[in-house]
Amino acid sequence: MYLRHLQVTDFRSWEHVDLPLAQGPTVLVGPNGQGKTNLLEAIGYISTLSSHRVATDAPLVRHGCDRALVRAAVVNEGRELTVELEIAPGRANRARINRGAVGKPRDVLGILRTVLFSPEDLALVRGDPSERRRFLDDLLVQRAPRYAGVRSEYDRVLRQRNALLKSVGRAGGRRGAREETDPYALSTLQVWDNHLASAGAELLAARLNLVAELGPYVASSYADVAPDSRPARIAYRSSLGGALPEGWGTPDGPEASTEQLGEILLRVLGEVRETELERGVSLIGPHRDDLELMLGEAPAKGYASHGESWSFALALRLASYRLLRNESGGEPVLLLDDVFAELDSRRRARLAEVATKAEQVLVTAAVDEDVPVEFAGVRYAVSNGEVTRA
Ligand SMILES: Nc1ncnc2c1ncn2[C@@H]1O[C@H](COP(=O)(O)OP(=O)(O)OP(=O)(O)O)[C@@H](O)[C@H]1O
Repeated sequence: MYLRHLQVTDFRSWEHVDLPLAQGPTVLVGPNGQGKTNLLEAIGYISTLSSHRVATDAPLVRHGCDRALVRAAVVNEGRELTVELEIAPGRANRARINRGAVGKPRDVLGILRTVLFSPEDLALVRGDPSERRRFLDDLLVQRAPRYAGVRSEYDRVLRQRNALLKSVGRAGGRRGAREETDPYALSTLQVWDNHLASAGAELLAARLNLVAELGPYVASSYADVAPDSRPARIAYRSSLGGALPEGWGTPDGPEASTEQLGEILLRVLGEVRETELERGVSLIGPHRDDLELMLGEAPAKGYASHGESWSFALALRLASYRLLRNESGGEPVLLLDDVFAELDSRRRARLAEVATKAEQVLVTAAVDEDVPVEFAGVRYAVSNGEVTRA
């Protein structure tokens, strides 16, 4: 798959850009702060409906404007689709496909697959578990857009259940609350337990099976970018701990079952009920889990050097790219945002080797010298609010 054309209006620093694109490498070069990343962010947004830099939409709209527009023409196996997204904070965002009827943004998920690697990805290794959960969930959505719905349903149920736990805890004076807790509130809590177990099981099964599939790709991608380092491994750390059957989430283990996970979640929710009532918060479920990144026998977080952390972050993105490329749905577009300056010459060469073989790769850099020579392709200069063919 590739992006044949990108148009953005009032997105970040850009008033308007019209950018024809082609298969193979495209390099965007320009001084700091000229809007290169903003263009990759727009592409990432139309692919995932989220930004790799901010959690809300407001910063994406150009100062002084009330909406931004991103339009992309995507070619997949000879068929072209035009995707259009209107980002209007405070109102509902809107989408159109092939200039048809206005629909929901979620309709565009799955049309453009991307894998973006950027300096922010260091947080995948060094940041909070929420960064790694998001990494897994974003990859799930790229593979199967319906997981966007599963994820938001889980978040909705979790919010409602937490609100209930908080109010029930308060009503019972929090500590040792159970006997004094209103039986009606307890039966309502049971209903939310069922919802949490059902949405949670679906998300958890998908994450476990994804980690099982992704693991070998991460190990080989890490070995590719850092051949002299200790081997890298990933493992899913569930808040359900030993309640999970042996081998789930591992490459050679059995596939995780949603049905069985629903039963396990319900059982463990029963076991932690008292503590949850005391603390007023949901203590188990996918929202408390982590993706453990191991280098040799030590966790990468807290132990890996700066270079090793970078290699691990890069390995996670390359692994995602390879996983998506090897299944149906179209090879993803690779977006490399200002990453070569951070890599030593060997890792640059390794990344260049993979990236130049991609169906389409867009690279940004502040200066030409940061871009490996292998990226001989289309070059654009980005400066003073304009993108010009270099
Ligand atoms: N909502 C917005 N409205 C107007 N300008 C914005 C908005 N958001 C960001 N900017 C501007 O965009 C510029 C940053 O653009 P971007 O991050 O794409 O730069 P870059 O070319 O990738 O730079 P670098 O090489 O430093 O990474 C900054 O000048 C910032 O002030």
